Amino acid sequence: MKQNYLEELNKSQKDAVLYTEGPSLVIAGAGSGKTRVLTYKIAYLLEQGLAPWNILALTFTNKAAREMKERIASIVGKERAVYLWMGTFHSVFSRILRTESKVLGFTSNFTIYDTSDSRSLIRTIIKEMALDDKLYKPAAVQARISNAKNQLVSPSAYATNKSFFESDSAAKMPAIRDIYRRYWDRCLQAEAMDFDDLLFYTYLLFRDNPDILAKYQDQFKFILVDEYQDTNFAQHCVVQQLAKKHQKLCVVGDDAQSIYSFRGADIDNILQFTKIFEGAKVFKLEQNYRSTQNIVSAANSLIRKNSRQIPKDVFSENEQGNKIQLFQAYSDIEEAEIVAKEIRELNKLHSYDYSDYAILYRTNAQSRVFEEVFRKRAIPYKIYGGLSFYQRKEIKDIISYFRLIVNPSDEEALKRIINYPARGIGATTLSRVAEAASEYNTSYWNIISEPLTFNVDINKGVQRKLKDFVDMMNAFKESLETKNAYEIGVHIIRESGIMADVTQDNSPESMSRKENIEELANGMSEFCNSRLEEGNEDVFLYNFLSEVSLLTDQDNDTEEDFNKVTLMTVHSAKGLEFKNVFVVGLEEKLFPSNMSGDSPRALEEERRLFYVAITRAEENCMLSFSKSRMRYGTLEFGSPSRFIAEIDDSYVKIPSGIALGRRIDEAASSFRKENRERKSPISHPSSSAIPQNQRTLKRVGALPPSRKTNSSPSNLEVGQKVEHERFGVGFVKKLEGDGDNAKASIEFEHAGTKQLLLRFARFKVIE
Ligand SMILES: Nc1ncnc2c1ncn2[C@@H]1O[C@H](COP(=O)(O)OP(=O)(O)OP(=O)(O)O)[C@@H](O)[C@H]1O
Ligand SMILES: [Mg+2]
Repeated sequence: MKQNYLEELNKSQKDAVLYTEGPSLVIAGAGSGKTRVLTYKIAYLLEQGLAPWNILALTFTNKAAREMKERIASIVGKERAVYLWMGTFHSVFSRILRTESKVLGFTSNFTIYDTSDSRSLIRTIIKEMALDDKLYKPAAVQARISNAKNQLVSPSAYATNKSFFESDSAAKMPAIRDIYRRYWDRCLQAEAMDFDDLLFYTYLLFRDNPDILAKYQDQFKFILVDEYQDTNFAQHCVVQQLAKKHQKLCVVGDDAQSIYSFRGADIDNILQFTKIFEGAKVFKLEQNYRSTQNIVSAANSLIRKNSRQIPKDVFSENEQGNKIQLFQAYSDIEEAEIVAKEIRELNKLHSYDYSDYAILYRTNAQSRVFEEVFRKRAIPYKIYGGLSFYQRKEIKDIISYFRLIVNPSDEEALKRIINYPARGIGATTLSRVAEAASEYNTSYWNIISEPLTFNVDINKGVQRKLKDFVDMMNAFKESLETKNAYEIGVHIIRESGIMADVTQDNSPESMSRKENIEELANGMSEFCNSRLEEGNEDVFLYNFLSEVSLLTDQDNDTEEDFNKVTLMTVHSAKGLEFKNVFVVGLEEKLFPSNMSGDSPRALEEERRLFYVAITRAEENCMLSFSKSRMRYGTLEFGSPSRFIAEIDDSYVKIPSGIALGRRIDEAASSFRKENRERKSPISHPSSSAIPQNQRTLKRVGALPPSRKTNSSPSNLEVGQKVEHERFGVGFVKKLEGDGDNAKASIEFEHAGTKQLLLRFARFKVIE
């Protein structure tokens, strides 16, 4: 046990740590040490003699749990930290559910359906019910079902719940009620739970089984929850069930950082905490240790614009620090170039590592341009929230073999691999299997194991193919209990024919698939070894599966990701910190998102999201926006986000020439005016040669007419300065060809040298 660790806390943090008599709420701004309080409190509880398995700590990501565990291990020693019950709601609840599954009618090997599995099932059901999938969009239906589950509304409650039902009817989707029912039953039949089920079934488990609830209430002598502002109703209810008896509960959060309402997070959970847990003690932390004074003041000045919030005074005693910098770009590419250049420059002046930088954006799609530019500029980066490793096709295929072996009822896994690699079991056969499964109310697996018993109309050839498949799976199944995950994994990869399938040719795609598969095998070997090292003998395939099915985007980190710039959405940056943070794409309709529309509530959430973004920065915070960007395949023009102007002027360095601080309506009208002016085509050497449809398609327009435009590309000369819509400012280096083939080599300040066909080029001469 490390001595004096409590001295690493300030007075209010220490008070919060030492209070263990009853429920408590730590409510405080970003960077004030909430997570640190939880971490030290756990160490303190252990020091007081509580056993690690008596402590339940719930975090927002697996990564956060891992980091917290490491920190605790450094204080109390590794052996004690290992046995803490610590993880995300989903991972802890799935562990409980696997132990108690019998009373819920599931086996302990139930599958966890990820978002794409459940969407695929919903799509199948919509088809089976012969509903119009243009009206019943699977993603929208999925969101509604998820919403119901997070509100603990079961299919039967849904059927009688007026508000759900009315809103479905209003959205012209009255059949969601029936889809939900079928979806629920099909998951049950497939022995599968989706992510929301993990919460819902845990709630039901405790509600309907007082003895089981009592067992866990007694086990968890202390419960701690991080990021409480983003818990949804279901999570809140389970926490309440567990804490009810002993009332030993400590939750920490910041109402100003509630950013997941679209997933059902309810800020009221934190606002109502002291009402639900009467006598709960409230601790406020006011000193921010993360960021410079300038960043803290800037963030405070922004969040003050929200009306719904608990007032907080956050201050920093760190250095005053640099002002927030603002960059304007002409295009998304130029924006990325500016960021790349800025990283290089900061690196020249300071001894930063690449891992000291984060680029935060509003939507995942924005990462692509940064990836391209960083690759070109040799800036190492890692990206969160792209297609995670386990979502890649070849990996999902193999995992589906694993899933089907562990749980033969898993319908989505079966559908995925029954004919992969191709073995002549076609769509017709599968639809006959589906019909029989529905008629006899049994799983696909049962049907294909005995097609004749269920009167499936298939010929001898297909019967034999089905039998071969079933035999192969059964053979794999035999080693489930004797081989560890790695051994059986490698065996399946070879014997299923997948490896042969991906190594058929030497194309780069095949090579990369092969590497991914090898990486999966490495991962499985690591999984077994690290468990064995900890003295944990649960190294079987089902142990591996239950772990990987809960991995989130934030868990993609590998050793190789060391010292790289982080690219991520603001949502996934919650709780993290970086020396230098770029918040990019600060344009109206992007951030704040156009989905927030005019709703003040949604706008406040976007503002909180911006607050989360700024408060990730320790030393430097940079903001940028672009006047144009490619979105959904078309070029769009934007104006600076209103949020930029909402930060008090004294904390931001605004370059001359950028007009912020205008009232929104004023900005909007000037935006409209600019847009009108942009529509006037620039004169062109051979514009008449361009077919009409191409002209409107390619030449969207020129830049805002703020600069001198006394010459046009038709009399372009070497050495002239031009401004391009996407690449920004550059110099003409060379001119070649004529007519339709006229080309210019232009060296752009930020985008490098480009060869542009003048016929299509979107620039104008400025000097
Ligand atoms: N008393 C302290 N002395 C020194 N450093 C501290 C102290 N308290 C917190 N810190 C440091 O300040 C940073 C922010 O702390 P922490 O992440 O716990 O804040 P938080 O309130 O959880 O932030 P967020 O709201 O972003 O989740 C961390 O690097 C932490 O180690
Ligand atoms: Mg935190």
